[in-house]
Amino acid sequence: MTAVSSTAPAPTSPPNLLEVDGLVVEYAAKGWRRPPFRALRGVSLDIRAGETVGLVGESGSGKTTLGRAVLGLAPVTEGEIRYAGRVISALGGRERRALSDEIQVVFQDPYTSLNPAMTVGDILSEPLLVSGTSRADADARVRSLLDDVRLPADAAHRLPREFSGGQRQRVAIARALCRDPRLIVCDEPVSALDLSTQSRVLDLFVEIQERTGVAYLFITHDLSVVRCVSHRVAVMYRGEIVESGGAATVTAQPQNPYTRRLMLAAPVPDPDRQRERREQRRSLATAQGG
Ligand SMILES: Nc1ncnc2c1ncn2[C@@H]1O[C@H](COP(=O)(O)OP(=O)(O)OP(=O)(O)O)[C@@H](O)[C@H]1O
Repeated sequence: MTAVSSTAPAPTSPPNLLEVDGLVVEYAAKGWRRPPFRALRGVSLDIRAGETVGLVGESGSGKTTLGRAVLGLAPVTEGEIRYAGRVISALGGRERRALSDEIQVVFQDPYTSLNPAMTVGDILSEPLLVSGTSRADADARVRSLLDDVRLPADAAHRLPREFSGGQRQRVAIARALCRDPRLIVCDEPVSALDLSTQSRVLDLFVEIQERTGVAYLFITHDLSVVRCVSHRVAVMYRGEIVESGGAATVTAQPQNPYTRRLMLAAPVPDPDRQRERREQRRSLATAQGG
């Protein structure tokens, strides 16, 4: 197992915002006397303030489970999660909810993550009003959030179903930004979008980070996406991080055989190169006996 951390951070490196240390998550198995299923097997990872760590791996490798554990939504069996130096993996309901200002989430599916019965203005102002912001200040904040995600001011009066998928994801991002979080868990946030919309939404994530200094745990199965947004990348395989490092290094010179297979599995537009990669994939699988 490899921890996603540099052994000797440069003196100018910002401090770690999130530290995941030896995390084990087990899910209860269905069926009498069956042992629990271990979805995470001692995962360690850190994210600095303002940084994007991309989490890649095939379906079922444990990416979402790790994101859910950071959000306090998955059962932590062993290990620890620290946020800004404070252990958060053992926090109870109210204390944990108080952290939702600081740690937010953007899910894959903008169609189901927004309340279909509420206008975009209400979706964005609700968390502000709940925390005591005045109506006038909340309305001003909604206008500024819509501007931040490049949506027109009149979007506030419309329902989510009146928007395209990309626009809805912009609303979901604005919702996540409402209370100025320092960390956003992005779980496959562009997978449901077509390619050109994907790249515009990815640009928006980067632009927001440059402006606000928010950090992202960016979960995706798509290597081109992870390359495009991440500073560092961690590769998950069967509940463990098998490789990690700078995004350019891990994606260009993967060291772990599983990472190499994952890279070769990504389609490329050139048919000759695609054929070549298919051959490389086959010989790697034969060499690994699978
Ligand atoms: N609530 C649950 N109860 C039992 N098992 C679960 C639960 N959630 C996830 N798992 C199992 O844990 C493993 C990891 O799932 P997880 O969703 O974290 O993987 P993933 O890498 O995010 O996959 P995908 O890319 O398909 O979303 C899988 O084998 C999954 O079946």
